[in-house]
Amino acid sequence: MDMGYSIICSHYGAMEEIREKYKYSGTQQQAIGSHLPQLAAFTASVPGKGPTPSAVLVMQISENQAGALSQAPPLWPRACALTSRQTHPSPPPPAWSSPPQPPERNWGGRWPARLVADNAAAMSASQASAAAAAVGLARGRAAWAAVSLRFPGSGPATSAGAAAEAEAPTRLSPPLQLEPGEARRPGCLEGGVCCPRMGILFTRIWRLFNHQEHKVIIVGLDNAGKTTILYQFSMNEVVHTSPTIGSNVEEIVINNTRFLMWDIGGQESLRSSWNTYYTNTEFVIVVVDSTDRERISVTREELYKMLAHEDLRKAGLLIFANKQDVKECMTVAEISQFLKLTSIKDHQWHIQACCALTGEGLCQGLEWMMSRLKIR
Ligand SMILES: Nc1nc2c(ncn2[C@@H]2O[C@H](COP(=O)(O)OP(=O)(O)OP(=O)(O)O)[C@@H](O)[C@H]2O)c(=O)[nH]1
Ligand SMILES: [Mg+2]
Repeated sequence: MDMGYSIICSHYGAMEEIREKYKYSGTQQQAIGSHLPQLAAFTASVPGKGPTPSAVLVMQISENQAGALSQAPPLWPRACALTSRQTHPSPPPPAWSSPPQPPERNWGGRWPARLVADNAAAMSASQASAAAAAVGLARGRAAWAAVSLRFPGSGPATSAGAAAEAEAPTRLSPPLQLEPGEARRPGCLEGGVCCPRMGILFTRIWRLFNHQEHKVIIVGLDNAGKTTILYQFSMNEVVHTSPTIGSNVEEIVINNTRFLMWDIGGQESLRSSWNTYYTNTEFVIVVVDSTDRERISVTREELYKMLAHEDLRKAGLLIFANKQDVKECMTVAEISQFLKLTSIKDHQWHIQACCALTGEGLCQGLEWMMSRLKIR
């Protein structure tokens, strides 16, 4: 059984905070999203896509976001949500209209453990310690690495987790209160309204009326600029990045067209798991570091391996020749030649010069994707 775990946060900064403050260095999937739909989409996409986490710690999310995640706990039997009573401060994207929010109590019972802070600031200050304490985790790298979420009646999730707990010198005292009756197994019904199946059905019907979402994966070697591009798309900002372990996901809405973009870590050890993201992908964005002449052949190898994959048979291919701001970088023509793009006959493709730091060229790439959707 896979003993992986995930940490899900409301936004990119939160994940960074967790990494830095708590030395979280999980090797398992991570998902980050700022808006309800992508969190919901993430939960829907997890089963059968890559390693299914056995433990999930959901942190720094608002009550609304937790509501959107309400179908997750039945899929993730070991989960703790840490939420605040305030809604998430960042505004939803313009074309996004919120689905009706379920009343708070309807979903609360689904979380095996849940903490509620009075406001986002309180949640932020004490988030990790509170959530960790609620599920019996200890502070420190070892404990994070061997994360073990405990519930009444269940032992530690892993033997490694048990060892970490036994050794743990400090158990964190929860500064937030666990809501009465929160430590429950998932799937319990409250007032007959929160049947997990109903939640899933609702989500499916809601999606049906809410336009299709196009799945995009962003791949490329490490340091190519994938995460920088993702957050230029979603926040119009340059974020401070660290190498991606696992993936980041954001929803981008352009003229009512919704793209769910998965930015996947490009380090060598992670490339073999790229294929776990391929199902239902409509566009592959390959980001090339135009300054990295030495590894363009590695990119070519990875590119052709991907294109040969059955799940990407119909996917369009957008290549970003990134870092065009750097002097003496490879030109689009050079990259095109190195990658032998003209030999690709079975996929629609487009190469676009760009600079993720300024955002130049990114819109043109998106326009190409939009144009492909129109002619389908
Ligand atoms: N000069 C320049 N630097 C860039 C550009 N885009 C990204 N970078 C820098 O390149 C470095 C790597 O960027 P990331 O976005 O983290 O790279 P990544 O592809 O996500 O890397 P992995 O997560 O390891 O796969 C960062 O220091 C970025 O600031 C660009 O257009 N020009
Ligand atoms: Mg990255």
